[in-house]
Amino acid sequence: MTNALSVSGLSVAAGPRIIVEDIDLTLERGQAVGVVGESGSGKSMILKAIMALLPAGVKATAGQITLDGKVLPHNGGRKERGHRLGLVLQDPATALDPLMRVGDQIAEVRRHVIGRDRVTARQEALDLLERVQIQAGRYRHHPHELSGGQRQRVVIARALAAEPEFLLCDEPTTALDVTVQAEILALLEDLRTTRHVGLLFVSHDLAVVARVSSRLVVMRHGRIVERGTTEQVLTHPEHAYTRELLDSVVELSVPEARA
Ligand SMILES: Nc1ncnc2c1ncn2[C@@H]1O[C@H](COP(=O)(O)OP(=O)(O)OP(=O)(O)O)[C@@H](O)[C@H]1O
Repeated sequence: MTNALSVSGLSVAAGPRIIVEDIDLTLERGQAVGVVGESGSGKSMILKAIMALLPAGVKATAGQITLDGKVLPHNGGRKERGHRLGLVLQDPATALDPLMRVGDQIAEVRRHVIGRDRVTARQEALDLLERVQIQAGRYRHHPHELSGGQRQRVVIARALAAEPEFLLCDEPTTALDVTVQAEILALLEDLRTTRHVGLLFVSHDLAVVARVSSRLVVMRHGRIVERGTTEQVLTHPEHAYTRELLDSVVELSVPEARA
């Protein structure tokens, strides 16, 4: 069977209000799928539903989430999700424990999730820091001593410490400046190609999503309005909303082109 994370017919609601409706998505290992759409279109809720991390009062009301064909329960389900799914969020400052050394935050995952002893976990945390291009000397630093880009690298290293097969990224570069953004995208791309990690990449920024994804899903008001290969969607958008998104990217690049 294909190693895949699938969402079918997923709907999410807050009381009577439907937030996300009838979502179908499949992500295979080594593949990157981008989910794009304006703020409030329901992108984050899909990731939260997959991770069983929906906020209080918000529930999955229909549909299934499966991993290699096995249904994951909408609530709880830590065991079934295991450490196969990792999550990287927009703000690395809040994702990390401010009081703990960054290296220890990674080592802790190696110990508790993978079951390594203290010494091995520490060494492997150093290896993971190196993998995301953070110097070993930073192991003992606290999050506030690092730049935003370095913190996001630490967040990614910590997610990788659990050896996930699929990494769900919610606006992972939005809080970063453009150069650092490019570095983080390159790192994610490297994980996909060398480690075969499947990436579900959510952003309101079509240009960013298109850079890392081979397939795109466009969302509006909680529904998927368009999907296809990145090339298809960029060159032959079918939905008026997708064309609007594309126009805004083109408009942004016009001053540069004229300069
Ligand atoms: N805790 C909550 N309770 C009820 N509704 C919520 C809650 N959190 C978010 N929503 C609503 O769910 C909808 C989808 O939000 P979601 O965060 O998934 O959008 P998004 O596309 O990820 O946007 P953004 O890019 O701003 O994060 C929004 O209309 C939002 O108001």
